[in-house]
Amino acid sequence: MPDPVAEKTSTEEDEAVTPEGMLAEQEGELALPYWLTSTEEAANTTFLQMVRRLPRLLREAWLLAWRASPRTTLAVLASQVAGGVAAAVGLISVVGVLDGLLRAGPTPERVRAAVPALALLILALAVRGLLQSAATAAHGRLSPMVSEAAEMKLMDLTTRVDLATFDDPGWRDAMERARDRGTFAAQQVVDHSIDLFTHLMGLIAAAGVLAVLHPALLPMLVLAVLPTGWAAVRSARLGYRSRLRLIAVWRRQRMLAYLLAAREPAAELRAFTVRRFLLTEVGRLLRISTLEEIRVIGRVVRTNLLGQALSGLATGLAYAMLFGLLWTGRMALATAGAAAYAINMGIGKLTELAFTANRVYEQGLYFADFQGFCDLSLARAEPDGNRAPDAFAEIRLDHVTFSYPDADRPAVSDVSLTLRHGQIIALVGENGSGKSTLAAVLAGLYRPQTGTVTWDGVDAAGFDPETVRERVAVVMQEPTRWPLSARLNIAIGRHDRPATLERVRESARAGDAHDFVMELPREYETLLSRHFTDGADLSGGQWQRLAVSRAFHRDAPLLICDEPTANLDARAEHEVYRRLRDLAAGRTVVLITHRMASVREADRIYVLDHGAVIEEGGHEELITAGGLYAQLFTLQASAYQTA
Ligand SMILES: Nc1ncnc2c1ncn2[C@@H]1O[C@H](COP(=O)(O)OP(=O)(O)OP(=O)(O)O)[C@@H](O)[C@H]1O
Repeated sequence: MPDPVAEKTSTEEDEAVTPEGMLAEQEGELALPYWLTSTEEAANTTFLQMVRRLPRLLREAWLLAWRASPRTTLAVLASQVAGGVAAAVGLISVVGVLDGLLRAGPTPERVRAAVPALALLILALAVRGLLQSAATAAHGRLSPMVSEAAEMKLMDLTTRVDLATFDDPGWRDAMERARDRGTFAAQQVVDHSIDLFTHLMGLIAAAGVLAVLHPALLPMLVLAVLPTGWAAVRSARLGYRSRLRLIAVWRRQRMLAYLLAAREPAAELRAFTVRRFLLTEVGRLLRISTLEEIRVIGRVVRTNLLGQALSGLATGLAYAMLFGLLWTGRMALATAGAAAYAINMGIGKLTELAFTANRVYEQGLYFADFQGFCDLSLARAEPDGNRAPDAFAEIRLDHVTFSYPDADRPAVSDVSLTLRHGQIIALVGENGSGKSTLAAVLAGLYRPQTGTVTWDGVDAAGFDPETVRERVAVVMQEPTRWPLSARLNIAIGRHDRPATLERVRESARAGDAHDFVMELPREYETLLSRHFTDGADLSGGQWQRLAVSRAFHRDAPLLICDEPTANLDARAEHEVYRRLRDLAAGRTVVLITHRMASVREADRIYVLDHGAVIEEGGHEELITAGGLYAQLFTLQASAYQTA
């Protein structure tokens, strides 16, 4: 049977007369989507704007290097500066050698006149060679350190922002760009700015020599390099803009490629026979990015060709001027020889300088993404505050409203409720009614936009959010399957305190996980990830029991269970609820579940609808009221009766 992916590709190739033609076809995909508009601003950054921003970017990059290792940074700087000086001395001594050799007089005398400059040249070259080796060694140490510092800074800031920021597509996009090239760019900006400095020193030497020999030659030198510099800057911007255009396409392609390769969706991928469908989509996205890259390369080559042609013309003019000066007798042959050498050196240095400046500029564009993300994340970092108290008698929510970023309506709307020590509170409602969001507000994961959360009368907004969460244990709706041993999967609930195996076993028993863990090949030490040799995987219900054990192990005064028994069999569910009731005696439990039978014994039940509490009270009270709770309860009860 022919492969539809292969078929589609060949059909597309038949139609694709030129890459440009294909691109026009894909214009919808390649046009900046509305959710990438923030990057348009970056793409339109002009060269001058970038030059103005460059000093700050350079400072930030060097600060990063300094923090990574002050000693190595100093070593790099010192060896580069000294190397630059040695190169300049070398250049000046070359002029001295030429001057000696080309002056009038008998040859032995001319050679003798050139010897001191020659000795200086040899010395300068030797010193420069040594310094270059020292600089390379220091540079080689500094580069990975800067990269490591940038990576750590990125991770630190990514995890310091509040949870709501993770739901902000603008921030996620900024993160993607910072991660994509930003950390690498930090290292590159440092690397290239060192080179920039070295070339600048060489250029100053060449220009100084030329200015002394004949001032008119200096502007010619600049003219010769300007077009190359222009072409390099334009090429950098073309590349950067293209990356911006493609970032959304890449994100989608990477997401799909991950789904194709990951273990978790592997079963569903095959069961629904979606392999070809997804492959076609990935192929389409890859093609878009390939064609865009080909298009940009074409433009870059054309730009560079034009730049080089103009530079060649200007170099020719500089030499023509030199010959003119010689012809008209306004310059001696020895001076003209030295000037030709200095022009050659100068053009070399200026070209290198233009290319290095361009690399700093190009990497600066990406480093600006990194800096932009750092600034954005710092602005969103969770505030510090006082320590939350170790325990509480009462937590109150007063008219609390919370909306997700960009949401049309609040997920939790004007909710007031009270949790008392030792109580079991149940949150009930249909899908999307706001139960999980409310639980996240209680857990200190989201800060309400209006209303207050108070702990024994003290506003929790003033507490350090990290210390609030220290007092809370959560069984998430979809608990994370940590690729760690079974023991660590439980102990991670209180990773800050050393846990004996006995203590972990106790928590596992409380979460009804002990028995199946003991059946694993290496019991508590079994690695729970099929991605590694001898790793084991668990069933959905077993993972959930492990998550419940983890929450018990956390031993916090507030326990929030968001659908803790969704995947559990009837016996395990019964066990977990029995233990939850025992546990509630010493703490407060918030229970979210669609199993109405489990809710009956809660001390207080809150019924949510579209984010608002529409009913509250005990089970009997709510049944008598005959509202939504009564409807949901009777519906489930009758389903069991007829079954
Ligand atoms: N991360 C998010 N970003 C934006 N909107 C969200 C996010 N999470 C939930 N929502 C929206 O907030 C509303 C409440 O969702 P929530 O998950 O709190 O409901 P729930 O009652 O727990 O639902 P379920 O019973 O299905 O678990 C829904 O309309 C949902 O679409």
